[in-house]
Amino acid sequence: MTTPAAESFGSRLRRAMDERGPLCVGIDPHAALLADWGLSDDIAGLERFTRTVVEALADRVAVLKPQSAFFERFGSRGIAVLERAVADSREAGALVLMDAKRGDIGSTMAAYAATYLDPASPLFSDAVTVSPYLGYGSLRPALDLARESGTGVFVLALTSNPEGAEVQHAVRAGGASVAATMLDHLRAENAGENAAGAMGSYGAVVGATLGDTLGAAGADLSIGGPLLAPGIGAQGATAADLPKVFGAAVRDVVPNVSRGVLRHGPDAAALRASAARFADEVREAADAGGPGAR
Ligand SMILES: O=C(O)c1cc(=O)[nH]c(=O)n1[C@@H]1O[C@H](COP(=O)(O)O)[C@@H](O)[C@H]1O
Repeated sequence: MTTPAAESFGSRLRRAMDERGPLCVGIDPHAALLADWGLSDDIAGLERFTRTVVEALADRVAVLKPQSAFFERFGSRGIAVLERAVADSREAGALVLMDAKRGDIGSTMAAYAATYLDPASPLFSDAVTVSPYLGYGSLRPALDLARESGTGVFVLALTSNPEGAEVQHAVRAGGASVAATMLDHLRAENAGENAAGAMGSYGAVVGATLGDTLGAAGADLSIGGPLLAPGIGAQGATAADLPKVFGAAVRDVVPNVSRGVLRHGPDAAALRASAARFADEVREAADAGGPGAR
């Protein structure tokens, strides 16, 4: 990849949030959902489920987040369905955040980065989720390729599951928690784009389920980039929790709902109505966060 992108992911995301409402809907074809939709747990069921979600939502939600594992479990034919979903969603105007949660030593990370963030790849997406367990610096190839290709990277910081605290709240020599350290790295990464007046392209994943436990991690959420907030719906959080969890950063939050929307399928109108309800609730919650929060 040699041609620099015309526009950064952060500014494309901000526009999509403003125009379509700040909602990310997950494409998570759980076996149980396929069954609920009357579909078989095979490649035909996967394809029908995925096509239904993309056709119902890609022309209206800001972000679609396919969860790669649900496609990988069907092997190469599952990946082919994923490729098609990415291309069709982008074509219809949704930004695609590939939920792959990759993380490896830098030289291997470069291959993961090429898979999702190089425009020449069949899985080219607008952004990807990554895990910093091998150290933030190991993510450098993805961070650099994102800058070059106008894509984004979301780093797991404070995940929505209760087990995450064992690692993420751990305190480093010097006193900062691991999560706070990741947020500090992201703030530095976004500084250039922020100085140019744009939201940064480097996001953090911070669960909407965390209630007031964020204080325990000493987390400063003002990273100048987006905050992906999974946990609304099936994991028990609601849009009304967002101002409490995120404070002034609520305007940079992109809440994710997967099963909470998907359970309304396969009827396309019901999927759309559910996504619209969540988008309204989230917008109201963000507005309640007060002005100047950006
Ligand atoms: O990175 C993620 O998307 C993610 C991070 C996290 O901390 N918690 C979390 O639930 N997720 C993903 O967000 C989605 C949540 O799905 P629902 O619980 O069905 O809304 C799943 O695809 C998870 O893999």
